Amino acid sequence: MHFFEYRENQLFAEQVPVTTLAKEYGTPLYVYSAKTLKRHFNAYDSAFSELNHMTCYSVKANSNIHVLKLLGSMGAGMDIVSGGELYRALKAGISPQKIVYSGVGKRPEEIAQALEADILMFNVESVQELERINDMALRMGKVARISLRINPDVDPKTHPYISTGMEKNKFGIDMKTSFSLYKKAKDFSGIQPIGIDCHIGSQLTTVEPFLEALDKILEFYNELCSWGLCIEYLDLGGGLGITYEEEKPPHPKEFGELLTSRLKGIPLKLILEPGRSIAGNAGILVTEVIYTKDTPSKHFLIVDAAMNDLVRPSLYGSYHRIAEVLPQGRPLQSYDIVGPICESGDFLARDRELAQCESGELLACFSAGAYGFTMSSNYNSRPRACELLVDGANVHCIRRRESYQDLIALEEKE
Ligand SMILES: Cc1ncc(COP(=O)(O)O)c(C=O)c1O
Ligand SMILES: N[C@@H](CCCC[NH3+])C(=O)O
Repeated sequence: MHFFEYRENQLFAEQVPVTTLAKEYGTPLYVYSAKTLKRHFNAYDSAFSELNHMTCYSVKANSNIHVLKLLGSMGAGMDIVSGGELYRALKAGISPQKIVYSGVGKRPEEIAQALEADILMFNVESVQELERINDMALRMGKVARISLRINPDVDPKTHPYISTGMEKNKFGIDMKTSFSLYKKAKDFSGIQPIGIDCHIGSQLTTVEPFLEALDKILEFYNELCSWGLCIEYLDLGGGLGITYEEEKPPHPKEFGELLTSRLKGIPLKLILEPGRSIAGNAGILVTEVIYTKDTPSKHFLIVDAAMNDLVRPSLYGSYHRIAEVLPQGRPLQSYDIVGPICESGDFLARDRELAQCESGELLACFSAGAYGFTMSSNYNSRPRACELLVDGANVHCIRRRESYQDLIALEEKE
Protein backbone atom coordinates (compact mmCIF):
# COMPACT_ATOMS: atom_id res chain seq x y z
CA MET A 1 0.00 0.00 0.00
CA HIS A 2 1.38 3.40 -0.94
CA PHE A 3 0.31 6.98 -1.46
CA PHE A 4 0.99 7.40 -5.17
CA GLU A 5 -2.53 7.44 -6.53
CA TYR A 6 -4.47 8.56 -9.58
CA ARG A 7 -7.08 11.21 -8.83
CA GLU A 8 -8.83 13.42 -11.37
CA ASN A 9 -7.03 11.40 -14.03
CA GLN A 10 -3.55 12.31 -12.92
CA LEU A 11 -0.92 10.85 -10.63
CA PHE A 12 -0.52 12.38 -7.18
CA ALA A 13 2.25 11.94 -4.65
CA GLU A 14 0.15 12.27 -1.48
CA GLN A 15 -1.55 15.69 -1.95
CA VAL A 16 0.69 16.94 -4.75
CA PRO A 17 0.24 16.39 -8.51
CA VAL A 18 3.36 14.79 -9.92
CA THR A 19 3.21 17.18 -12.90
CA THR A 20 3.68 20.10 -10.48
CA LEU A 21 6.78 18.45 -9.03
CA ALA A 22 8.26 17.72 -12.45
CA LYS A 23 7.60 21.29 -13.60
CA GLU A 24 9.34 22.78 -10.58
CA TYR A 25 12.23 20.33 -10.09
CA GLY A 26 12.75 18.85 -13.57
CA THR A 27 13.30 15.22 -14.50
CA PRO A 28 14.58 12.58 -13.88
CA LEU A 29 13.20 13.01 -10.40
CA TYR A 30 12.93 10.71 -7.40
CA VAL A 31 9.82 11.35 -5.32
CA TYR A 32 9.33 9.68 -1.93
CA SER A 33 6.18 9.65 0.17
CA ALA A 34 6.70 10.30 3.89
CA LYS A 35 3.30 8.85 4.73
CA THR A 36 4.20 5.60 2.94
CA LEU A 37 7.57 5.34 4.67
CA LYS A 38 5.85 5.80 8.03
CA ARG A 39 3.12 3.34 7.22
CA HIS A 40 5.59 0.67 6.10
CA PHE A 41 7.83 1.17 9.09
CA ASN A 42 4.87 0.91 11.46
CA ALA A 43 3.47 -2.17 9.72
CA TYR A 44 6.82 -3.91 9.98
CA ASP A 45 7.73 -2.82 13.47
CA SER A 46 4.31 -3.51 14.99
CA ALA A 47 4.30 -7.02 13.49
CA PHE A 48 6.88 -7.93 16.13
CA SER A 49 5.29 -6.08 19.04
CA GLU A 50 4.87 -9.26 21.08
CA LEU A 51 8.61 -9.84 21.03
CA ASN A 52 11.45 -7.89 22.57
CA HIS A 53 12.80 -6.48 19.33
CA MET A 54 14.50 -3.66 17.48
CA THR A 55 13.89 -2.74 13.82
CA CYS A 56 17.19 -1.62 12.30
CA TYR A 57 16.36 -0.16 8.88
CA SER A 58 18.89 -1.18 6.25
CA VAL A 59 20.54 2.08 5.20
CA LYS A 60 21.70 0.79 1.82
CA ALA A 61 18.13 0.65 0.52
CA ASN A 62 17.67 4.42 0.66
CA SER A 63 20.29 6.32 2.58
CA ASN A 64 19.14 9.90 2.17
CA ILE A 65 19.75 11.51 5.55
CA HIS A 66 16.20 12.90 5.65
CA VAL A 67 14.78 9.41 5.18
CA LEU A 68 17.05 8.18 7.99
CA LYS A 69 15.90 11.05 10.22
CA LEU A 70 12.25 10.30 9.53
CA LEU A 71 12.66 6.61 10.36
CA GLY A 72 14.89 7.42 13.34
CA SER A 73 12.16 9.67 14.73
CA MET A 74 9.87 6.64 14.68
CA GLY A 75 12.32 4.64 16.77
CA ALA A 76 14.23 2.83 14.03
CA GLY A 77 17.77 1.63 14.57
CA MET A 78 20.04 1.21 11.54
CA ASP A 79 21.80 -1.64 9.81
CA ILE A 80 24.97 -0.31 8.16
CA VAL A 81 27.61 -1.80 5.86
CA SER A 82 30.25 0.91 5.60
CA GLY A 83 31.92 3.83 7.32
CA GLY A 84 29.89 6.11 5.04
CA GLU A 85 26.63 4.60 6.24
CA LEU A 86 27.79 4.91 9.85
CA TYR A 87 28.55 8.57 9.22
CA ARG A 88 25.09 9.11 7.74
CA ALA A 89 23.32 7.27 10.57
CA LEU A 90 25.13 9.25 13.26
CA LYS A 91 24.51 12.53 11.42
CA ALA A 92 20.83 11.58 11.30
CA GLY A 93 20.89 11.39 15.10
CA ILE A 94 20.58 7.61 15.44
CA SER A 95 21.84 6.31 18.77
CA PRO A 96 24.99 4.17 18.31
CA GLN A 97 23.30 1.66 20.60
CA LYS A 98 20.80 1.04 17.80
CA ILE A 99 23.38 0.47 15.08
CA VAL A 100 24.52 -2.94 13.79
CA TYR A 101 27.33 -3.26 11.28
CA SER A 102 27.37 -6.03 8.64
CA GLY A 103 29.54 -6.56 5.54
CA VAL A 104 32.33 -8.87 4.40
CA GLY A 105 35.02 -6.24 3.90
CA LYS A 106 35.16 -3.89 6.87
CA ARG A 107 38.38 -1.90 6.55
CA PRO A 108 40.54 -1.06 9.60
CA GLU A 109 39.58 2.62 9.54
CA GLU A 110 35.89 1.68 9.39
CA ILE A 111 36.27 -0.72 12.33
CA ALA A 112 38.02 2.03 14.30
CA GLN A 113 35.23 4.47 13.46
CA ALA A 114 32.59 2.00 14.71
CA LEU A 115 34.56 1.18 17.87
CA GLU A 116 34.96 4.87 18.54
CA ALA A 117 31.21 5.42 18.09
CA ASP A 118 30.52 2.42 20.37
CA ILE A 119 27.89 0.83 18.13
CA LEU A 120 25.69 -1.97 19.44
CA MET A 121 27.45 -4.73 17.53
CA PHE A 122 29.52 -5.87 14.58
CA ASN A 123 28.07 -8.71 12.52
CA VAL A 124 31.35 -10.50 11.81
CA GLU A 125 31.70 -12.32 8.49
CA SER A 126 35.10 -14.09 8.63
CA VAL A 127 37.79 -15.43 10.96
CA GLN A 128 40.25 -12.74 9.87
CA GLU A 129 37.72 -10.00 10.49
CA LEU A 130 37.14 -11.30 14.03
CA GLU A 131 40.89 -11.33 14.68
CA ARG A 132 41.25 -7.81 13.32
CA ILE A 133 38.37 -6.42 15.39
CA ASN A 134 39.84 -8.08 18.47
CA ASP A 135 43.33 -6.61 17.83
CA MET A 136 41.96 -3.17 17.14
CA ALA A 137 39.63 -3.18 20.16
CA LEU A 138 42.53 -4.16 22.42
CA ARG A 139 44.73 -1.44 20.98
CA MET A 140 41.98 1.13 21.45
CA GLY A 141 41.17 -0.04 24.98
CA LYS A 142 37.67 -1.14 23.97
CA VAL A 143 35.63 -4.31 23.93
CA ALA A 144 33.77 -4.97 20.69
CA ARG A 145 30.32 -6.50 20.98
CA ILE A 146 29.84 -8.94 18.15
CA SER A 147 27.58 -11.46 16.46
CA LEU A 148 28.85 -13.99 13.99
CA ARG A 149 26.94 -13.86 10.74
CA ILE A 150 26.04 -17.48 10.14
CA ASN A 151 25.74 -18.76 6.61
CA PRO A 152 23.03 -21.41 7.07
CA ASP A 153 23.24 -22.70 3.47
CA VAL A 154 19.59 -22.04 2.69
CA ASP A 155 18.31 -21.22 -0.79
CA PRO A 156 16.25 -17.99 -0.53
CA LYS A 157 14.76 -18.56 -4.02
CA THR A 158 15.48 -15.08 -5.23
CA HIS A 159 17.72 -13.56 -7.93
CA PRO A 160 21.19 -15.19 -7.70
CA TYR A 161 22.89 -11.78 -7.39
CA ILE A 162 21.01 -11.05 -4.18
CA SER A 163 21.11 -14.51 -2.57
CA THR A 164 23.43 -14.32 0.41
CA GLY A 165 22.85 -17.39 2.60
CA MET A 166 24.05 -20.23 0.39
CA GLU A 167 27.35 -21.97 0.96
CA LYS A 168 28.72 -20.70 -2.36
CA ASN A 169 28.04 -17.04 -1.42
CA LYS A 170 30.74 -14.79 0.00
CA PHE A 171 28.64 -13.87 3.04
CA GLY A 172 28.79 -15.12 6.60
CA ILE A 173 30.61 -18.04 8.20
CA ASP A 174 29.61 -21.67 7.82
CA MET A 175 28.05 -23.30 10.86
CA LYS A 176 30.95 -25.59 11.72
CA THR A 177 33.51 -22.76 11.69
CA SER A 178 31.09 -20.55 13.61
CA PHE A 179 30.81 -23.17 16.39
CA SER A 180 34.55 -23.28 16.83
CA LEU A 181 34.82 -19.49 16.73
CA TYR A 182 32.22 -18.97 19.46
CA LYS A 183 34.13 -21.58 21.51
CA LYS A 184 37.37 -19.70 20.93
CA ALA A 185 35.79 -16.33 21.68
CA LYS A 186 36.95 -16.49 25.30
CA ASP A 187 40.55 -16.24 24.01
CA PHE A 188 39.71 -12.90 22.41
CA SER A 189 39.62 -10.43 25.24
CA GLY A 190 38.73 -7.54 22.91
CA ILE A 191 35.57 -9.32 21.84
CA GLN A 192 32.28 -9.90 23.60
CA PRO A 193 29.92 -12.21 21.69
CA ILE A 194 26.41 -10.99 22.34
CA GLY A 195 24.48 -12.23 19.33
CA ILE A 196 23.93 -14.52 16.38
CA ASP A 197 23.21 -13.04 12.97
CA CYS A 198 21.92 -14.31 9.65
CA HIS A 199 20.73 -12.63 6.44
CA ILE A 200 19.96 -15.01 3.60
CA GLY A 201 19.01 -12.67 0.77
CA SER A 202 16.78 -9.94 -0.53
CA GLN A 203 13.35 -9.81 -2.24
CA LEU A 204 12.19 -13.10 -0.69
CA THR A 205 8.58 -13.76 -1.60
CA THR A 206 7.89 -16.82 0.54
CA VAL A 207 8.44 -17.45 4.24
CA GLU A 208 9.82 -20.99 3.96
CA PRO A 209 13.50 -20.00 3.47
CA PHE A 210 13.28 -17.63 6.48
CA LEU A 211 11.83 -20.43 8.62
CA GLU A 212 14.37 -22.96 7.40
CA ALA A 213 17.19 -20.57 8.33
CA LEU A 214 15.58 -19.74 11.66
CA ASP A 215 15.29 -23.41 12.61
CA LYS A 216 18.99 -23.92 11.89
CA ILE A 217 19.92 -20.82 13.86
CA LEU A 218 17.78 -21.83 16.84
CA GLU A 219 19.44 -25.24 16.91
CA PHE A 220 22.75 -23.43 16.90
CA TYR A 221 21.58 -21.15 19.70
CA ASN A 222 20.54 -24.13 21.84
CA GLU A 223 23.99 -25.63 21.36
CA LEU A 224 25.63 -22.37 22.49
CA CYS A 225 23.34 -22.31 25.55
CA SER A 226 24.33 -25.85 26.44
CA TRP A 227 27.97 -24.70 26.60
CA GLY A 228 26.92 -21.90 28.91
CA LEU A 229 27.48 -19.17 26.30
CA CYS A 230 24.81 -16.57 26.89
CA ILE A 231 23.72 -14.79 23.75
CA GLU A 232 21.34 -11.84 24.06
CA TYR A 233 20.55 -10.95 20.45
CA LEU A 234 19.23 -12.78 17.46
CA ASP A 235 19.61 -10.73 14.27
CA LEU A 236 17.57 -12.22 11.42
CA GLY A 237 18.56 -9.62 8.82
CA GLY A 238 16.18 -8.22 6.23
CA GLY A 239 14.99 -9.61 2.95
CA LEU A 240 11.20 -9.48 2.98
CA GLY A 241 10.11 -8.91 -0.61
CA ILE A 242 7.63 -6.44 -2.10
CA THR A 243 5.24 -6.44 -5.03
CA TYR A 244 6.87 -5.04 -8.16
CA GLU A 245 4.65 -6.88 -10.63
CA GLU A 246 2.58 -9.83 -9.49
CA GLU A 247 4.69 -11.18 -6.63
CA LYS A 248 2.69 -11.91 -3.50
CA PRO A 249 5.18 -11.68 -0.65
CA PRO A 250 3.88 -12.29 2.86
CA HIS A 251 2.52 -9.18 4.56
CA PRO A 252 4.81 -8.04 7.42
CA LYS A 253 1.98 -8.98 9.81
CA GLU A 254 1.97 -12.58 8.60
CA PHE A 255 5.77 -12.65 8.63
CA GLY A 256 5.79 -11.25 12.18
CA GLU A 257 3.21 -13.76 13.40
CA LEU A 258 5.17 -16.70 12.04
CA LEU A 259 8.43 -15.56 13.60
CA THR A 260 6.68 -14.68 16.84
CA SER A 261 5.17 -18.15 17.11
CA ARG A 262 8.65 -19.67 16.69
CA LEU A 263 10.43 -17.24 19.04
CA LYS A 264 7.94 -16.59 21.83
CA GLY A 265 9.37 -17.54 25.20
CA ILE A 266 12.97 -17.66 23.98
CA PRO A 267 14.96 -15.10 25.98
CA LEU A 268 16.49 -13.30 23.02
CA LYS A 269 16.17 -9.75 21.76
CA LEU A 270 15.27 -9.91 18.08
CA ILE A 271 16.89 -7.55 15.57
CA LEU A 272 15.42 -7.10 12.10
CA GLU A 273 17.06 -5.30 9.18
CA PRO A 274 14.36 -4.48 6.62
CA GLY A 275 15.25 -2.20 3.73
CA ARG A 276 13.17 -2.79 0.62
CA SER A 277 9.94 -3.56 2.49
CA ILE A 278 10.12 -0.09 4.09
CA ALA A 279 11.37 2.07 1.22
CA GLY A 280 10.72 0.18 -2.04
CA ASN A 281 7.13 1.17 -2.69
CA ALA A 282 7.58 4.55 -1.00
CA GLY A 283 9.29 6.03 -4.06
CA ILE A 284 8.82 6.65 -7.76
CA LEU A 285 11.17 7.83 -10.47
CA VAL A 286 9.60 10.42 -12.75
CA THR A 287 10.97 10.70 -16.26
CA GLU A 288 10.09 12.57 -19.45
CA VAL A 289 9.90 11.07 -22.92
CA ILE A 290 12.57 12.80 -25.01
CA TYR A 291 11.84 11.06 -28.31
CA THR A 292 9.77 8.26 -29.73
CA LYS A 293 11.53 6.16 -32.33
CA ASP A 294 10.18 3.37 -34.50
CA THR A 295 12.52 0.85 -36.09
CA PRO A 296 11.57 -2.14 -38.24
CA SER A 297 11.47 -4.35 -35.14
CA LYS A 298 10.72 -2.07 -32.17
CA HIS A 299 8.94 0.97 -30.89
CA PHE A 300 11.28 2.83 -28.56
CA LEU A 301 10.45 5.43 -25.96
CA ILE A 302 13.67 7.28 -25.27
CA VAL A 303 13.30 8.81 -21.81
CA ASP A 304 15.53 11.07 -19.72
CA ALA A 305 16.09 8.50 -16.92
CA ALA A 306 18.71 5.89 -17.61
CA MET A 307 20.57 2.96 -16.09
CA ASN A 308 22.71 5.43 -14.16
CA ASP A 309 19.53 6.58 -12.38
CA LEU A 310 17.87 3.19 -11.88
CA VAL A 311 20.12 0.23 -12.61
CA ARG A 312 17.87 -2.60 -11.40
CA PRO A 313 16.32 -3.45 -14.80
CA SER A 314 19.76 -3.54 -16.47
CA LEU A 315 21.48 -5.37 -13.63
CA TYR A 316 18.91 -7.95 -12.61
CA GLY A 317 16.33 -7.77 -15.40
CA SER A 318 13.99 -6.41 -12.73
CA TYR A 319 10.45 -5.35 -13.48
CA HIS A 320 9.28 -1.88 -12.48
CA ARG A 321 5.74 -0.84 -13.30
CA ILE A 322 5.75 2.17 -15.62
CA ALA A 323 2.70 4.33 -16.26
CA GLU A 324 1.73 7.73 -17.62
CA VAL A 325 1.56 10.56 -15.12
CA LEU A 326 -1.33 12.05 -17.12
CA PRO A 327 -3.21 9.16 -18.77
CA GLN A 328 -4.54 10.13 -22.21
CA GLY A 329 -6.63 7.04 -22.89
CA ARG A 330 -4.71 6.17 -26.07
CA PRO A 331 -4.46 2.58 -27.33
CA LEU A 332 -1.71 0.28 -26.05
CA GLN A 333 1.55 -0.32 -27.83
CA SER A 334 4.55 -2.52 -27.06
CA TYR A 335 7.59 -0.39 -26.20
CA ASP A 336 11.18 -0.69 -25.17
CA ILE A 337 11.61 2.15 -22.68
CA VAL A 338 15.26 3.15 -22.84
CA GLY A 339 17.57 5.86 -21.57
CA PRO A 340 20.13 8.04 -23.36
CA ILE A 341 23.19 6.02 -22.18
CA CYS A 342 25.45 4.46 -24.78
CA GLU A 343 24.76 0.83 -23.87
CA SER A 344 22.15 -1.48 -25.33
CA GLY A 345 21.64 -2.70 -21.77
CA ASP A 346 20.33 0.74 -20.82
CA PHE A 347 16.62 0.15 -20.42
CA LEU A 348 13.88 0.61 -17.85
CA ALA A 349 11.57 -1.91 -19.52
CA ARG A 350 11.48 -4.11 -22.61
CA ASP A 351 8.49 -5.18 -24.68
CA ARG A 352 6.22 -3.34 -22.29
CA GLU A 353 2.59 -2.64 -23.13
CA LEU A 354 1.92 1.02 -22.50
CA ALA A 355 -0.56 3.54 -23.82
CA GLN A 356 0.89 5.29 -26.87
CA CYS A 357 3.12 8.15 -25.79
CA GLU A 358 4.46 11.29 -27.33
CA SER A 359 7.62 13.23 -26.71
CA GLY A 360 7.32 15.57 -23.72
CA GLU A 361 5.01 13.26 -21.75
CA LEU A 362 5.83 12.22 -18.21
CA LEU A 363 6.10 8.62 -17.04
CA ALA A 364 6.33 7.28 -13.50
CA CYS A 365 8.47 4.28 -12.75
CA PHE A 366 7.07 2.71 -9.57
CA SER A 367 8.68 0.81 -6.68
CA ALA A 368 11.86 2.86 -7.03
CA GLY A 369 12.27 3.95 -3.40
CA ALA A 370 14.78 1.20 -2.51
CA TYR A 371 18.01 0.47 -4.37
CA GLY A 372 17.12 3.26 -6.80
CA PHE A 373 18.99 6.46 -6.02
CA THR A 374 21.46 4.58 -3.77
CA MET A 375 22.68 2.55 -6.74
CA SER A 376 22.81 5.50 -9.12
CA SER A 377 26.01 6.76 -10.72
CA ASN A 378 27.38 9.50 -12.97
CA TYR A 379 27.97 7.20 -15.94
CA ASN A 380 28.08 9.15 -19.23
CA SER A 381 28.68 12.24 -17.06
CA ARG A 382 25.03 12.45 -16.16
CA PRO A 383 24.37 14.51 -13.03
CA ARG A 384 22.42 12.47 -10.51
CA ALA A 385 18.71 13.13 -10.08
CA CYS A 386 17.01 15.35 -7.54
CA GLU A 387 15.24 13.66 -4.59
CA LEU A 388 12.01 15.01 -3.08
CA LEU A 389 10.16 13.96 0.05
CA VAL A 390 6.46 14.73 -0.10
CA ASP A 391 4.58 14.88 3.18
CA GLY A 392 0.89 15.66 2.68
CA ALA A 393 0.87 18.92 0.71
CA ASN A 394 4.44 19.78 1.69
CA VAL A 395 7.35 19.18 -0.63
CA HIS A 396 10.90 18.98 0.68
CA CYS A 397 13.83 18.91 -1.69
CA ILE A 398 16.05 16.44 0.18
CA ARG A 399 18.82 16.32 -2.41
CA ARG A 400 19.22 18.89 -5.11
CA ARG A 401 19.96 17.83 -8.67
CA GLU A 402 23.69 17.59 -9.30
CA SER A 403 25.19 20.26 -11.54
CA TYR A 404 27.92 19.99 -14.18
CA GLN A 405 30.19 21.72 -11.68
CA ASP A 406 29.46 18.91 -9.20
CA LEU A 407 30.58 16.42 -11.85
CA ILE A 408 34.10 17.79 -12.02
CA ALA A 409 34.41 19.30 -8.52
CA LEU A 410 36.67 16.54 -7.19
CA GLU A 411 38.86 16.53 -10.30
CA GLU A 412 39.82 20.16 -10.09
CA LYS A 413 43.21 21.13 -8.65
CA GLU A 414 43.02 22.66 -5.18
C1 LIG B 1 23.11 -7.60 5.88
C2 LIG B 1 21.88 -7.07 5.24
N1 LIG B 1 20.85 -6.71 6.01
C3 LIG B 1 19.72 -6.21 5.49
C4 LIG B 1 19.56 -6.06 4.13
C5 LIG B 1 18.27 -5.48 3.62
O1 LIG B 1 17.60 -6.34 2.82
P1 LIG B 1 16.18 -5.97 2.23
O2 LIG B 1 16.29 -4.67 1.56
O3 LIG B 1 15.92 -7.08 1.28
O4 LIG B 1 15.23 -5.96 3.36
C6 LIG B 1 20.60 -6.46 3.27
C7 LIG B 1 20.43 -6.45 1.81
O5 LIG B 1 20.10 -7.48 1.25
C8 LIG B 1 21.79 -6.96 3.84
O6 LIG B 1 22.82 -7.30 3.06
N1 LIG C 1 20.44 -4.02 -4.84
C1 LIG C 1 19.52 -5.12 -4.73
C2 LIG C 1 19.35 -5.62 -3.35
C3 LIG C 1 20.64 -5.98 -2.72
C4 LIG C 1 20.49 -6.07 -1.30
C5 LIG C 1 21.78 -5.85 -0.60
N2 LIG C 1 22.24 -7.01 0.13
C6 LIG C 1 18.23 -4.79 -5.44
O1 LIG C 1 18.08 -3.79 -6.01
O2 LIG C 1 17.33 -5.56 -5.46
